[in-house]
Amino acid sequence: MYLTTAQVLVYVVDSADHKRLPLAKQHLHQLIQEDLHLPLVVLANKQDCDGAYGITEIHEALGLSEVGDKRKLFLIRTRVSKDGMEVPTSIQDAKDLITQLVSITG
Ligand SMILES: Nc1nc2c(ncn2[C@@H]2O[C@H](COP(=O)(O)OP(=O)(O)OP(=O)(O)O)[C@@H](O)[C@H]2O)c(=O)[nH]1
Repeated sequence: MYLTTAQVLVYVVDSADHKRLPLAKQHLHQLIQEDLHLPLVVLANKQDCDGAYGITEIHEALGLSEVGDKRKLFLIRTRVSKDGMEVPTSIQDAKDLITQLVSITG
């Protein structure tokens, strides 16, 4: 419903929850199939957690090579602090990127 007016899709996954990545992949591909051009920003979150998948593994697990060559795709490793008080560089970078994408497409 919301994607018809969206400028960017920001998709956050728990990089340490390996078991649910196939479900995350399924939902992601359902979401993006309607719009071949919608830019996609994937945040591979919880990078500080034990066993968290890195960029290559998340790219593979979510099937990001299949999102289409007409789409801008960004995959960023992020983590947030437990109390939310600290804003790590990765989150600030993601925020800056999303702001730029919205200003370009808006
Ligand atoms: N260590 C760490 N904890 C995080 C991070 N991001 C979120 N959390 C914590 O993880 C807990 C659960 O949050 P989420 O996983 O975002 O919640 P959720 O997706 O609704 O939960 P599930 O659907 O059960 O996975 C909260 O206590 C968050 O503060 C992170 O990057 N690192």
